[in-house]
Amino acid sequence: MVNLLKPPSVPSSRLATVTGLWRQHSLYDRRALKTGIVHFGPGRFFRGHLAYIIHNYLAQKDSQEQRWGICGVSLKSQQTITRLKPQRFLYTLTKHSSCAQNREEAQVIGSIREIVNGRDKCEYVLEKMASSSVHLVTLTITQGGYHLDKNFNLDTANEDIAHDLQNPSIPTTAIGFIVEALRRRRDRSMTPFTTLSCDNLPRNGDILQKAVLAYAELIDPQLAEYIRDNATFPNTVVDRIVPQEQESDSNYPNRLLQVRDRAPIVTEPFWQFVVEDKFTGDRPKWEDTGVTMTSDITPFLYMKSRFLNAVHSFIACLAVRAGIEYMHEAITLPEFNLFTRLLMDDIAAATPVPREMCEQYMEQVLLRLSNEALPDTTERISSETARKVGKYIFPILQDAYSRKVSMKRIILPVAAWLLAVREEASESGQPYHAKDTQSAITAIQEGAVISGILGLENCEQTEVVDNECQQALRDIQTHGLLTTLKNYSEGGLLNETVSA
Ligand SMILES: NC(=O)c1ccc[n+]([C@@H]2O[C@H](COP(=O)([O-])OP(=O)(O)OC[C@H]3O[C@@H](n4cnc5c(N)ncnc54)[C@H](O)[C@@H]3O)[C@@H](O)[C@H]2O)c1
Ligand SMILES: O=P(O)(O)OC[C@@H](O)[C@@H](O)[C@H](O)[C@H](O)CO
Repeated sequence: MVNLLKPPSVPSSRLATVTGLWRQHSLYDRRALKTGIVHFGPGRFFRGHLAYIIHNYLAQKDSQEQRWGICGVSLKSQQTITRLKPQRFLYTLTKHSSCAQNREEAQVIGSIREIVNGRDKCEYVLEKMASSSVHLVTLTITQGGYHLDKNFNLDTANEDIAHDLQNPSIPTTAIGFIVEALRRRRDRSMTPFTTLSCDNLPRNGDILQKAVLAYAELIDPQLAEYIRDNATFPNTVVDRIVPQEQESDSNYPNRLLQVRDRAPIVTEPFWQFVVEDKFTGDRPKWEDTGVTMTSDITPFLYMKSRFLNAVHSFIACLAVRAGIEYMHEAITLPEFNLFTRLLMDDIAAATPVPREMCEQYMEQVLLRLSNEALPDTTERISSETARKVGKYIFPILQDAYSRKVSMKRIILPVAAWLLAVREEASESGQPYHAKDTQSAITAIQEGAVISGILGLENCEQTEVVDNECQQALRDIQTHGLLTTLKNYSEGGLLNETVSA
């Protein structure tokens, strides 16, 4: 690892290649690496999280453990392959923090052996997954990649799933690949691999298992039974903020390592990986390198999905209405900061986790979100908000209702987002085009009531949620967003200094 606080600037003609730098400073012998993991969805989060964790693992372990190299599989886009292949799938990762003393630290990540296009190389991928060296199949394919309906069940009407059901031996979806590869392993009397979802879904392993079983059942009920009895899908909690690519990203490897990188990753120093310890076969000794292996992810999931993801969505909803481009800009505004702290208090009161567990976590999240060194766009966080209301916000509303916690502040950001989507603009008229499912956008623009958009029909809470939301909409329209934030913050933390 190279860590240079004030590196000399190097003329661009003298920048080295990432492969050249690796040759000089390699931490392990990549030629000796075996593929132990097949990963679907080699996007930014994967490269900033799992590939980084495995890289550090390989760097720390002896030759025995050099069997956890990764084969990435892309099903949707060729872009990552095009950019990484010329540099042999090596890339730089820069950790950047505005609060730590060592603000910038860059290293070259070597854990990815190859990334292939699963549609072009379907048979190659299936055989890789069925090979004896592979023990793990991991996923970061976004929620869309699971083809779920709003109750998190497999949407068998989805055209990609329908294609795979008709052609199970030449799949196009991750679910189709997993089932076909598990079938091959069963037919060859091999141990099934363990499948780890690393996507932000509530109990991601359970959701994946249910989808896999529903799909397998339609192809071959005996195969479904075999998978149910023999394969495992541990739940995970994953955390590290990896923003969308910024133009300035390549400056970091240029400046810190004097290399030119076509696909750099810039992220925060913090990372968390919590894994339910139920593997069918071999796995890396992850506990040696900071991964939390546990029998129950529940408390970790509560903290992460409520105090980070839901809060992220809440701030983004407010910020897009306020016309704010970056998350740190929003969270450091006094009105946003105070409101967010109070909102976190409400979430803590609604969440069945001891208060003391929440305190430190909440402070840490506020600090992470105010990291101006890591510009994370409100556009990224507010994309697919309709889905996120279902996965992050609705469970909080349900708990708030049953624990008699006021829903007022929890609903306000949703109302702000509805206004931005309905008017396709921020409060001051800047255009805002929601990146969301078209059906949700259409429903909002046609003035559907909030419970309809959130899919809360026939719930006990429907009426309360609708009334609170109507009130919040009126308040924002009458007083403007910032004044409403202040009004909704009255009576709480007023004597405290609001720190950015
Ligand atoms: N970026 C973060 O800060 C972060 C942090 C924690 C978790 N996550 C989770 O990681 C996942 C990926 O996010 P990202 O930031 O890497 O996004 P990304 O857009 O960089 O990567 C997404 C990857 O998924 C693939 N993909 C998209 N739709 C697919 C489909 N229908 N079928 C198969 N593959 C598909 C893309 O080709 C790409 O490889 C998301 O579920 C996200 O919730 C992201
Ligand atoms: O990944 P999503 O789209 O479900 O949620 C957006 C962000 O909250 C999320 O990506 C966080 O940055 C991440 O979960 C931090 O670990």
